[in-house]
Formats: sequence, structure tokens, C-alpha cells
Amino acid sequence: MLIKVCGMKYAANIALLSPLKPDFMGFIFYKKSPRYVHGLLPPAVVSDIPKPIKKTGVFVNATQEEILAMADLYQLDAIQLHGQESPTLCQDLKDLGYIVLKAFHLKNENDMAATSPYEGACDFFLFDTPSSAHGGTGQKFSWQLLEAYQGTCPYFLSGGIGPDDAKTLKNLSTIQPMGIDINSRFEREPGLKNIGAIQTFIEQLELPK
Ligand SMILES: O=C(O)c1ccccc1N[C@@H]1O[C@H](COP(=O)(O)O)[C@@H](O)[C@H]1O
Repeated sequence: MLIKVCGMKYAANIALLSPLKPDFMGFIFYKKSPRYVHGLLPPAVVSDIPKPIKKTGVFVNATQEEILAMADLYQLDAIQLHGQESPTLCQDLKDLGYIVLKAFHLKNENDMAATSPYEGACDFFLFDTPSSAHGGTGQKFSWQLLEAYQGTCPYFLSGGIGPDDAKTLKNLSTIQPMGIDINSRFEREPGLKNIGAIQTFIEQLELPK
């Protein structure tokens, strides 16, 4: 199972997280988020993050030009789209060599139909809780909804995953996420992660080395 830690904001905190080698590390480029990084986090702090950690920019309804400007500045490997971005934008970013994650906010099983036009245009889907903030609320949705997922695109489970969820995630049998995305439930304040809690959580998942 892939691990993505999202909403990193501080250089010292990033330096402590990197040795845990999450598969993806996320940075928020949505101005209304308390985790917004541009102007606060020097681009070199992100571009210097060691491989193979995938540096991921999270955007909400940004234009392709805005996304590419940030991707270039911060040397991003992956782009996560949390708004109403089109399949064409996803495909264009994928064609440019970025790993593309498209978020869908699930209220009920019917919301799953929205994924169909994005099949093939994304590397991963990411299923999250609906909210006017577009993400980062710490609220869970009903993971059982994903039992109805019939797509072929691998997906990340997201939305309010917390330290107490390791056992449940380890024993999932009816849904098969390719990865999980953790964020606000591992924070001391927005953007500042509790590294000890993340380390314990990863250990409890007992992932193959
Ligand atoms: O974290 C944010 O502030 C944020 C803002 C706007 C869009 C997405 C955001 N984060 C993403 O939200 C999900 C769920 O986070 P949480 O666990 O519920 O806090 C996660 O994918 C983050 O990447």
C-alpha cells in the first residue's frame, strides 16, 4: 500500500518526515487552505526532497498555466486535482510526464459515476469527503461506498484518516485502495505534522519492505 502524507508546510518538519520515506509528500497550492505553501516554503526545500519520494502539488480549479508554473518552480513529480478539473487537463498533465491524481468527493454511490470520463487520463483517483473547503477537513466518508467502485484506475483512500485507523486499514477486505493519504488528523496545527504519530501509524500498517 502506498503512503501519501499531505499538507506539509515547514522545512524542519519536512526534514523529519523524509527519512520515513512516504511514497508521496503533498503540498497545498490552494490559497484558501491554511496549509497553502507558496510564498512561505522556499521552493528549494521541496525540490531537494530525496527521491524516490514523489513531490506532489495539490490544486483546486487552477489553470494549466498556474499548475505548470508551480510544478516547474517546486520541481513537482505529481499533481493532485481537488476541484472540477476536466479529463482533458488531467490527460494534458499526464502527457507532460506528471503523475496525476484526481480527487472525487463521495456523498453516495451515484457520485462514483463521475469517475468514468477520467479513466485513462489519470494515474490514480483519490476518494475524499465532500466539503466546501475541497479537502483537508479531517472528516471521513463512508468507506463502504467504495465497494461499488467498478473502475480500473487504482485509487487512494483519503479524508480524515487518523492514527486510530491503522488496524482497520491493515485488515481491509472488501475494498482495495492502492494507497492512503493522511493529512489533518496527524497535525499539531495546520501544516505541522506529528512525525512520531506518523511513524507509529506506518509501523502499525506493517507494510512489506
Ligand atoms: O489539506 C488541505 O488544506 C486541502 C485543501 C484543499 C484541497 C485538498 C486539501 N487536502 C487534501 O484533502 C484530503 C483529505 O485531508 P484530511 O485527511 O481530511 O485532512 C487529502 O487528500 C489532502 O491531500
